[in-house]
Amino acid sequence: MRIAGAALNQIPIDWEHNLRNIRIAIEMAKETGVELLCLPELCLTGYGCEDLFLSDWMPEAALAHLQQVRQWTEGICVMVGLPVRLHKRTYNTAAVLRNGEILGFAAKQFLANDGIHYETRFFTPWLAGETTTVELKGEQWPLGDLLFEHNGVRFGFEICEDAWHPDDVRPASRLVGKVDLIVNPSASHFAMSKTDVRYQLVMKASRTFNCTYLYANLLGNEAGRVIYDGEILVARNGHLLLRNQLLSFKEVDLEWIDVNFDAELAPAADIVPLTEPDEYKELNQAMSLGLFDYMRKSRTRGFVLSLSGGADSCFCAVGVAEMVRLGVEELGAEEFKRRSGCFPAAAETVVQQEGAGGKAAQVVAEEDAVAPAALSTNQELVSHLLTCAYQGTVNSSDDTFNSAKELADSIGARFHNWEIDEEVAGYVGKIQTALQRDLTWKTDDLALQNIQARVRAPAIWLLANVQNALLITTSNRSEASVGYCTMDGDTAGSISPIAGVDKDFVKKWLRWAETELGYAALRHVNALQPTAELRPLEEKQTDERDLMPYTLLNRIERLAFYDRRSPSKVLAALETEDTGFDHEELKTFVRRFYTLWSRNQWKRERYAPSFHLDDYNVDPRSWLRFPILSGGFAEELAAL
Ligand SMILES: Nc1ncnc2c1ncn2[C@@H]1O[C@H](COP(=O)(O)OP(=O)(O)OC[C@H]2O[C@@H]([n+]3cccc(C(=O)O)c3)[C@H](O)[C@@H]2O)[C@@H](O)[C@H]1O
Ligand SMILES: Nc1ncnc2c1ncn2[C@@H]1O[C@H](COP(=O)(O)OP(=O)(O)OP(=O)(O)O)[C@@H](O)[C@H]1O
Ligand SMILES: NC(=O)CC[C@H](N)C(=O)O
Repeated sequence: MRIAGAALNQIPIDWEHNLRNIRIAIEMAKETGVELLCLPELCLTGYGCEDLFLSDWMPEAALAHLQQVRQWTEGICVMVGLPVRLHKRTYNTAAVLRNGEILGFAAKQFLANDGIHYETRFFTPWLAGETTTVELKGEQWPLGDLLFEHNGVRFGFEICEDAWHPDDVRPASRLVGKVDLIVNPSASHFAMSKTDVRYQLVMKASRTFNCTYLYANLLGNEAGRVIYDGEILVARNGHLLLRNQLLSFKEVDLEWIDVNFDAELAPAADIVPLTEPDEYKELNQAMSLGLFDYMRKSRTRGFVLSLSGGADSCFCAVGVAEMVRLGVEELGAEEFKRRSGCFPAAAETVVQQEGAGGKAAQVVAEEDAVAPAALSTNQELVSHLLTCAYQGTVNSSDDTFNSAKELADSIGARFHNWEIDEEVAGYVGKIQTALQRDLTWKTDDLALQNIQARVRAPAIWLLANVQNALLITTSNRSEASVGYCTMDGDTAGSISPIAGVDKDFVKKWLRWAETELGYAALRHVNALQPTAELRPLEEKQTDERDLMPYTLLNRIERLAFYDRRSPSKVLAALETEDTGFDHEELKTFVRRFYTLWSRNQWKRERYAPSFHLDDYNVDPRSWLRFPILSGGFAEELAAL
């Protein structure tokens, strides 16, 4: 039997878009002779519909829209994920459709409730062995723990998290011997190195439960923060039959394989491991797709970035350039432009060719329209999609200016340079007059730093507004942990692409991007020490002098909030490690970390939406919740 999985790039409650992708996948499958097709978890509504799952109307609308899918299923068996609401409870289900009929709804038994997942808020888990009935307009269908059969192949379900539970309790343990095939529609978020975990799950399940295992994940940045890699896996008795290219820019990625269910296949003695994932490359692909989807789904026209020439903003600039490079590489320039929605129709633009001795004249109907024909290279596309500005002060150095300018030029970004000292002096002067005293570095250090960061915000926002672009804010996870940023200053922005990764990783990634991706202009930033450049230059401010070494900060953060240890346990763990610091120094750093962490929860609550990229993040809207007001670990830190 030819079986297939299709990864779909969906949008919450965008019925037209989601149904179009579902239809395309089914038509592609039919054209290819596929008999059974698995689509991802909740692909009809989108996985990230949040509290809409708790309404009556949304699941009802999903069931109504499912009726449209029926007509496309002549001659094929298709699984479509959707919520079903019964007696004020919502179930996460996969409908099985064939020849215009709905055969039933398999319901998820184990809900994902860790890390970024909060499914128990929205859904009720289904009980093993139970079934009920769904009704609509006089028709009835079974829902629950169901078995199906198609052309002689018996199959059952695990829906995403169902597969992440121990072998003796997961649904597969009850399907073994009763089915030939287990189908797993998933919405499994991207995190660096996670693909190996998923691969092992699927391979081992197919061997342990003596079956063929078909797995299909969602694709792309569906709803803003979470990115799906569109993984499709088929394994049989521990042998890999199919694994696709991850993080595609396509809307629909259909992958199929022929399985001879009649032939015996001896279980694999060993599960062949995947080659170790390259996290720098993985992050690059995930961020590129994340940015592309965010841009087009928010219907904005590119990005604006305050480019300091430092590590964080350079990372973001390269991120946009890589979005273009990878997108064009996969889709081609024309399709990339069309899908981005950022390139006005050619008809709007009139380009007059250079006359004899005259200058080229451009008559452009829309202010930022660029003749599509001229935009053939990646640099030209970047020039359309990314505008950068260096906003210097007396505390800025030539090093950072050169770094910013050279990088922007090399990737083709539009680059502006202006100074903000006048505005800073204006605000400082007003407050000095109001208070009738001078503000000095001795008495008002933080305030004088923050006003510079804040004064950069209005102009760069104005530029973003004028261009209907997303303003990128550049915070990383390490800064977010300790609030090393000025609220409404350098945190101002609409999207925060790297807030999920730590500063040490940012620095290493930039060195990789210089050598492996060939961004030679990064040699400047790769030679610089991270600095806010907010104090007078002679003070030689660096982040690590203000805070602590980033590697240590990251380690404390991980021990405290990934491993969830107490301050004393964090300190004890550090003392067993080769940190290069003695007991008293470590105590100072641990105290500083927890104090800054607690004081700055309100900042983390106010960050622009950020992507989940690492195995954890500190965003209260996704991975890590913490009170805004708290005792700040006072007793625990005093006891150290
Ligand atoms: N619980 C709470 N809920 C709500 N608001 C709270 C609050 N606690 C304090 N606040 C408010 O927080 C304000 C202070 O916060 P904020 O104004 O952001 O500033 P603040 O956190 O005091 O200082 C910013 C820090 O970030 C560093 N920085 C800034 C900019 C860029 C960079 C860089 O690396 O490039 C580094 C800078 O060196 C400094 O150490 C207070 O005036 C108060 O209004
Ligand atoms: N001179 C500047 N021109 C434009 N933007 C700036 C300037 N200085 C700071 N910014 C903005 O403030 C952000 C925060 O500064 P921060 O120092 O944390 O990051 P960075 O300069 O990119 O990296 P690093 O910390 O490694 O120097 C910058 O990423 C940038 O967006
Ligand atoms: N949608 C889900 O059930 C996802 C949960 C699963 N543990 C994962 O991370 O892939």
